[in-house]
Amino acid sequence: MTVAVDLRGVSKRYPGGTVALSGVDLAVRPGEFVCLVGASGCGKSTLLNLVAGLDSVTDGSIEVDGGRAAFMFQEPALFPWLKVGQNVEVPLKLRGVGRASRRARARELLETVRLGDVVDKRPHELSGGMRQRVALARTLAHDAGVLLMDEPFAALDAMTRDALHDELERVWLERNLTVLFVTHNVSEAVRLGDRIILLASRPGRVIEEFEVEAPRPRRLDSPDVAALAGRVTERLKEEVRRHVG
Ligand SMILES: Nc1ncnc2c1ncn2[C@@H]1O[C@H](COP(=O)(O)OP(=O)(O)OP(=O)(O)O)[C@@H](O)[C@H]1O
Repeated sequence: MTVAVDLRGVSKRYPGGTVALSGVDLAVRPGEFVCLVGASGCGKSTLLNLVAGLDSVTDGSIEVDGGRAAFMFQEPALFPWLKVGQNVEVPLKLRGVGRASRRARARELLETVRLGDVVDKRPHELSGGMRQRVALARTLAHDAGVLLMDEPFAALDAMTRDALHDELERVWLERNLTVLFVTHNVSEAVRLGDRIILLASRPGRVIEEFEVEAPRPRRLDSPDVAALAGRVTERLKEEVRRHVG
């Protein structure tokens, strides 16, 4: 398969009649980092949920290389009564991995996100940024080649978010992952994405794509990033005005 995630003519109508997506075609290449941006309510989360298999399409088809994807949300959603290492072990336990290998693997994944020294702590002892890194390690424990991320850094302060961008970019490159990343933050999309997909609402559909050519690693405040973020934002505003007007 030369496509990691393949959406063809995907439409989603919710019971009650809202058409959240209409005729969405999107082919994500293996190893590609694709960011989805668009105004509130344009169907970004719906699209990720469909790719994750949490909900089913009304029309069209979705194929995911390897058959499944791992999901990471805005809230880390760690189990507070479990230690950090045990939280990362959860997906491994569900797959029936034995105790000793589970432990070793959880530690290795925590080391990947530079948290090898907090294996035995509880989530409440960590900062928000650290908790989100634990959530990333737990997502990696699913061993899926495709990562779906729904505004994973939206609740973090700017400096922590910056550090997490570096962290995610490193892990993505090291592990050759394919990422589909939803964000409201256009600069974040330009900082991280190989490609930005702009969605419009009512019904949600793809209206434009932007290739991000700036070399990595990018800085949020670099002129290249700011220039493209400006273009994407302009296009987004046009679309919002079209709806209001
Ligand atoms: N379970 C549901 N039942 C009915 N309508 C829904 C459901 N989930 C989402 N919708 C509607 O579908 C549309 C798309 O919602 P979705 O959450 O996918 O958008 P979004 O782009 O992720 O929004 P935001 O950026 O605000 O998170 C919205 O009009 C929303 O009200």
